[in-house]
Amino acid sequence: MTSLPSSLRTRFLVALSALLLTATLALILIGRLVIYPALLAEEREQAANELDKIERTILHDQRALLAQVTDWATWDDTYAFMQGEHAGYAASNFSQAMFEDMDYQLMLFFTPEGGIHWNAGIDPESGRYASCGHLTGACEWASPLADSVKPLLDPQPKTGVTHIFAEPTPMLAALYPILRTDESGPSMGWLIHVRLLDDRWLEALEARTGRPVDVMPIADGDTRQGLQLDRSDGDRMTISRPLSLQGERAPLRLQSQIPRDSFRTSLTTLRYGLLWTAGLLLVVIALVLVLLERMVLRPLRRFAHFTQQLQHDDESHPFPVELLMRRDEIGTLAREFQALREHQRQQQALLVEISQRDPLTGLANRRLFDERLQRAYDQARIHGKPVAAMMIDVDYFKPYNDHYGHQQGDDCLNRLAECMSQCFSDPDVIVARTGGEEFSILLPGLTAADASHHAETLRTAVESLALPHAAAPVRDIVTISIGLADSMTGNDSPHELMRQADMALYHAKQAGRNRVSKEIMTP
Ligand SMILES: Nc1nc2c(ncn2[C@@H]2O[C@H](COP(=O)(O)OP(=O)(O)OP(=O)(O)O)[C@@H](O)[C@H]2O)c(=O)[nH]1
Repeated sequence: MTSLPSSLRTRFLVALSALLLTATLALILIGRLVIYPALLAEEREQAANELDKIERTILHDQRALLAQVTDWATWDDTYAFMQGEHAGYAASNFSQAMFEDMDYQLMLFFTPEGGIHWNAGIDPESGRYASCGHLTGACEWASPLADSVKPLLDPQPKTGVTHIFAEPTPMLAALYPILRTDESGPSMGWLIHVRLLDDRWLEALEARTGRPVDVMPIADGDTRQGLQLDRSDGDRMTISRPLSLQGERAPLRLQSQIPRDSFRTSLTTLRYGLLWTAGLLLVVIALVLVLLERMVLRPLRRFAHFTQQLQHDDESHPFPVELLMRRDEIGTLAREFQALREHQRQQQALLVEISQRDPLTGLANRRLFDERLQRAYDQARIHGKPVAAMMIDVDYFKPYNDHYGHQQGDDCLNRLAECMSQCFSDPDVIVARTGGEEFSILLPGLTAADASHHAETLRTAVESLALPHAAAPVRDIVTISIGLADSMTGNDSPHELMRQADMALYHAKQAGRNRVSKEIMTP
């Protein structure tokens, strides 16, 4: 019997399990090394796109502010105001409501020399509106803002400028030289609009972009470049990068947050995909094992069991029909095996036949005769029946050989064997060639008295053959001498019976040959 660890079933199980493990590991590695990094990269790209979108909105805001400051700065009334000719300009054009509506924090009118001509705006601290020709008193709050934006003033202004400032507070400024409406000069100075990037502005930006936005000054020690992603919160990702508009880098950091839904969904899909694939592999492998068991292993075990039965049990055990009927390789193997077995059986039968037959005459040989004699004795002992035996010797056979040659001697022996077989056609009677020119006949169930008639018949039958024997001293034909003996109950031995028959034969020879002599055994 095949031991369990080395059985095909175990080996297939181990091999397929190893395959499953390898495939699962490969899937995990593909997920970790290829798909997961790709998802992170996709998320990074999404973050960059979001910040680009916010920057575009700020840029749009910046351009709008520049357009507005351009309108104001190229208005004849403003020009006249800067020339000191429009006394009611400030009172009629500036008001808290106007600043709130336009979302301006401050308007600064600079003279061509860079001095303050007028300023108006809403103090972010107090929320109070002020409009003055100086930066003191009610307008003092605007002084730091004016200092910050002053570097924008160009000695020879031609076009508008926008800029984002971090100090003293994050703000957007747009500047345009003050010209007549037809933009003829000379310039009467500069007009600057300031819009604070405060909470209100951030809220408006959030409403437009759909994302929470923060704009903060870059701290001194903050050297972080490019896009920064903070994934510490599983649900949302904080994204930031230095704010840059039209290639100009502002000292501000733009920060926002985006949900990680897409990433998490992809990750969950990936995990499910891996699980399903591994599960599917498991099912496939289980199915392969089941099919293997049904199609290959079970029939092979049946085959092996059958061959073991042949060895230990029963040679005549029938071959399993279901194996012979199969149309696959196992069926071919079974049929080949069956054919081989049949051939072997025939060879064996032939060997048995050869081992029990006399090659010259085809009669039973001594081995078969002895075997049958012993069996007849056993039966006789059981049933209390007699057994008779004849010993037959060809008379003067040496002279026959010498005269006619060995080959003709063989032919003569064959003719005699044929004659004996014809005389004793009963299947219970065994006619054997037990020596060179010596034959023995076993007659179960007969006494020597009963058998003497058969012996006599045989002797005359041989005589009737009239085989010429020119070298015989008495008759010129081949004759035989027969010694006859019996055992009445089979209580003596087969050897003794044959010894008696041999003695009877001796007597027949002594008495002149061509006769039957009978030796009766004493029970
Ligand atoms: N042709 C042939 N001769 C055989 C065979 N076996 C034995 N013989 C011969 O049979 C002869 C037997 O002779 P013997 O037993 O001496 O006696 P016999 O000449 O038959 O004389 P008696 O038996 O006394 O009548 C021998 O010459 C053997 O060579 C055989 O298979 N073929």
